[in-house]
Amino acid sequence: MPNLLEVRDLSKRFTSAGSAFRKARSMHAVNGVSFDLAKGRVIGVVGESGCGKSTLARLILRLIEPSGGAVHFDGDDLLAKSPAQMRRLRARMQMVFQDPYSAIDPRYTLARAVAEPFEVQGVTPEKPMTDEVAGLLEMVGLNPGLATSYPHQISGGQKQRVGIARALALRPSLLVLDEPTASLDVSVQAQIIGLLEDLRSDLGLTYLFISHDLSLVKYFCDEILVMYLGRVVEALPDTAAPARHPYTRTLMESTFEPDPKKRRLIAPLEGEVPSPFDLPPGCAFVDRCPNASALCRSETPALSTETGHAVACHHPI
Ligand SMILES: Nc1ncnc2c1ncn2[C@@H]1O[C@H](COP(=O)(O)OP(=O)(O)OP(=O)(O)O)[C@@H](O)[C@H]1O
Repeated sequence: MPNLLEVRDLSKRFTSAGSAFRKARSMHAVNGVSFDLAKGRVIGVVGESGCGKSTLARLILRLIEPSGGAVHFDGDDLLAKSPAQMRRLRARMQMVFQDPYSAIDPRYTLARAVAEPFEVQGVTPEKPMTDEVAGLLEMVGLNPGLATSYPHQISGGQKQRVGIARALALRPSLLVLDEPTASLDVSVQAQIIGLLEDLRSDLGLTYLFISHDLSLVKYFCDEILVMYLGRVVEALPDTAAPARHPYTRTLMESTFEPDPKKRRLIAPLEGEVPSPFDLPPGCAFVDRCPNASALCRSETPALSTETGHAVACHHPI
């Protein structure tokens, strides 16, 4: 399959304002990230809180401007597009957020919430709007009779279904799913994951799936990118591939507990995560790594891609 998305050396630097007592500081939230996503595939991005997953998602949709790098979507160089061209392209690349409460205006009926993308983009749907809305609600497993309800009248899981219906309204080919089930109860999570699986096969969608839950990513995705402090430290070409980076291995070992309520989400790792404003030279994982050597403290390991299974480690497993 051809690539729908090609991301090259994508970076984002944030600078905190200085004060009389502290100098301005800057950090790389995303640092030199590259990957391809083929049409119809699902790539998972996993890592601890603050590793740059959401920033990566926002950069890809150009909701924020990168400090460097390139993003090609279906052959289009996104960074060369004007704001108007970008707005039109965004109809084909939509995002589903973790918090369905903030994604829907509480004053809107569900019909209006689902119809809003057509208004924003100035697109006239093929069918009359009420039929279009009913079709979208049905597509996400909701009774079209709910169209006149308000968000406070439905459950969290139903709200996330509405969020997905909105994202699908303009028939996108790429969905960026940013922790779409993290705020839901476990049983509802499973239903939403099932819905996303059905939609993927029915509509031929391509997903970028962001999560801190490696066992969920292993279940749902075809390939996995593991991020640590802004960088991809391992790119697993399939979910059965054994971890080669010590960080990925620890994540895998820490998520074997089948009951997600008992599962510690990520990593009983020893050692401190270094401040992203003050990264040590060499590998950022060095102080938490059982395999660290002097080389790891002096040279940042590059992401080697010799085998198609890329790992950024001087001493991979
Ligand atoms: N607008 C911003 N200004 C300054 N720093 C930011 C901004 N957005 C994110 N950051 C910083 O960038 C880093 C990466 O944040 P990001 O939200 O992308 O991580 P994440 O992996 O998605 O975390 P989480 O799972 O908690 O959402 C963090 O250190 C965060 O504090």
